[in-house]
Amino acid sequence: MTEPTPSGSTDTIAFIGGGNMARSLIGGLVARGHDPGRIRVAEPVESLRAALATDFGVQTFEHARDACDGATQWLLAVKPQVMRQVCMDLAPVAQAQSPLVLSVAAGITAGQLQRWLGGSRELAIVRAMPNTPALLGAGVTGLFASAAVDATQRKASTQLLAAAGTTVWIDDEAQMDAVTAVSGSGPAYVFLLAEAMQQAGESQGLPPQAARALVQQTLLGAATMLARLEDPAPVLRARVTSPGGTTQAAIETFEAGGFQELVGRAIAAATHRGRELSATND
Ligand SMILES: NC(=O)C1=CN([C@@H]2O[C@H](COP(=O)(O)OP(=O)(O)OC[C@H]3O[C@@H](n4cnc5c(N)ncnc54)[C@H](OP(=O)(O)O)[C@@H]3O)[C@@H](O)[C@H]2O)C=CC1
Ligand SMILES: O=C(O)[C@@H]1CCC=N1
Repeated sequence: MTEPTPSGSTDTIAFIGGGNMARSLIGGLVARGHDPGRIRVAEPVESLRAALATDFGVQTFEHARDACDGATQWLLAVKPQVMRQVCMDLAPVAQAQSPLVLSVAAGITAGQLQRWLGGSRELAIVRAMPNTPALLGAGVTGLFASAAVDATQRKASTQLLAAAGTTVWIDDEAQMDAVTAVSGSGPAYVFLLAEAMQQAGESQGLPPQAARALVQQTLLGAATMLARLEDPAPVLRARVTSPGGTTQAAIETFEAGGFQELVGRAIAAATHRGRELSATND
């Protein structure tokens, strides 16, 4: 009989693609006690395979079929541009094994995955949109289940992604592009803000090390307040903004530059790009 891992799972997971997102998810899983012996990764780049094996003790393979053979859960973590070909190569194995298929690819729909994975058998497909803080267990994942996903598979998907942080189920698949734009890509927006604040601090005369420490802890402190306190963002912001003070001077400058509209346009562009990735890679 198969013994459960400390995280409670007896499933073998095959990651197809061992790049940035897979690495973050694998790091989160292993850190939370998932048996690395039950994690397989298919990745064509030898140096990435070696790093995954060394850092996390997972089994690595050059070819996707070898990783998938016998695995009960597949996590597709290749770029949207190659997903069609990857799935078509795996279709015979998918039809024979009927695994739970999870895809983290931006834009690519459950219907496309079902079509490319071929055959008459309807597969249980879950679209998952995690983000890279998964590496530290501090991520968030939006999840959407196709009609063929049963309650047990839904629970298994939640457990799998819970190793990466919190999970949010979405009922309407069309909203997955907005999830991607807000939280999938979101860490990059925060890093961009960190870069801009660091540069601006240095321009005002701060030593780089001091600017880095100030920016890092400010972002962490503000995010912790958002997460732990009941008060919404506008209330927290008001408490920093003394009338006629320094914060007001900065906020007025942001507003004059169209900050809110700019964020709206950026997230709309990312949402639109998700739809394009689906259409252009069909
Ligand atoms: N990075 C992020 O923050 C997030 C990414 N995603 C999604 O995750 C997916 C992967 O993104 P990311 O990790 O950033 O991309 P990466 O390019 O870092 O990783 C993808 C990896 O898959 C490899 N690959 C290509 N073809 C195959 C194949 N046939 N079998 C196995 N592996 C293959 C690539 O190798 P090679 O380079 O040689 O092609 C590459 O190493 C994308 O679909 C993206 O939309 C979702 C949420 C967040
Ligand atoms: O930039 C991208 O397309 C991927 C999806 C979300 C984060 N990275």
